Amino acid sequence: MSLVIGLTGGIASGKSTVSNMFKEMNILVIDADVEARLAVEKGQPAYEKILAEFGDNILLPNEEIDRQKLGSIIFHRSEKRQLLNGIVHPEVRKRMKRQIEEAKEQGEEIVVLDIPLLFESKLMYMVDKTLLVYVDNAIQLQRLMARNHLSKQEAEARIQSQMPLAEKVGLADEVIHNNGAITDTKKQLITILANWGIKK
Ligand SMILES: CC(C)(COP(=O)(O)OP(=O)(O)OC[C@H]1O[C@@H](n2cnc3c(N)ncnc32)[C@H](O)[C@@H]1O)[C@@H](O)C(=O)NCCC(=O)NCCS
Ligand SMILES: Nc1ncnc2c1ncn2[C@@H]1O[C@H](COP(=O)(O)OP(=O)(O)OP(=O)(O)O)[C@@H](O)[C@H]1O
Repeated sequence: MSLVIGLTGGIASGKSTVSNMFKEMNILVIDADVEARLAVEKGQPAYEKILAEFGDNILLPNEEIDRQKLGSIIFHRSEKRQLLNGIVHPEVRKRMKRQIEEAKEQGEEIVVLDIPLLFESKLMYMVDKTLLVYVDNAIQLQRLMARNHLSKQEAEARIQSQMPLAEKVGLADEVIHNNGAITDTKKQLITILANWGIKK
């Protein structure tokens, strides 16, 4: 495999929007949020650990984890967040590594890892290049409130649980500014890929 791209950003900054653009170019995307969801399904080792730490009042009637309830705990309390991260993140890393291996075996030339917490979790060693999707804070807040039907307070708690996007700009190899139209975002992506020698 010639290139592993780490796609990152903040909550509701536009990672999925950019990751869909990669998919349209027939580039494989491995999504950490999807892997994190699979890792906590009933029957998985992380599921039992979460129950042991958070109690069974975080379960839905069907015994799956109530994500909204767990979110309302961990986005407001950093010690609880660290506890959950300590359970879920090692499983996510394992799953992503397995998928990268599979992609290599299948001869994929380029793989994108969509990892919201790439910099917070210091996972840069897993990728060759980092690509940040940036938005101004006011737009991020607006889009997050609209998409997840969250109050301003809830949305702000989620944004504040992550490294500020302005700080991530200094860590990324390339930055896409996603304040404007989606067509403009796509143009920036194509330019960056061309700079990396990828023509699609
Ligand atoms: C708290 C949970 C149950 C909330 O689930 P929900 O379905 O509401 O949100 P979802 O999983 O789609 O995440 C949405 C976004 O929230 C942000 N986010 C999620 N977890 C965290 C975290 N621990 N710290 C900071 N931001 C986070 C990310 O930007 C993510 O893209 C869930 O996010 C979770 O299990 N988080 C822990 C695992 C994790 O860190 N996942 C993110 C990357 S691997
Ligand atoms: N350029 C844009 N113009 C208008 N709306 C946008 C733009 N980019 C993204 N959005 C909208 O903003 C919201 C957040 O975008 P998206 O889901 O791509 O973010 P994300 O970074 O993947 O979020 P998360 O990490 O929380 O899953 C979505 O509702 C999306 O439709």
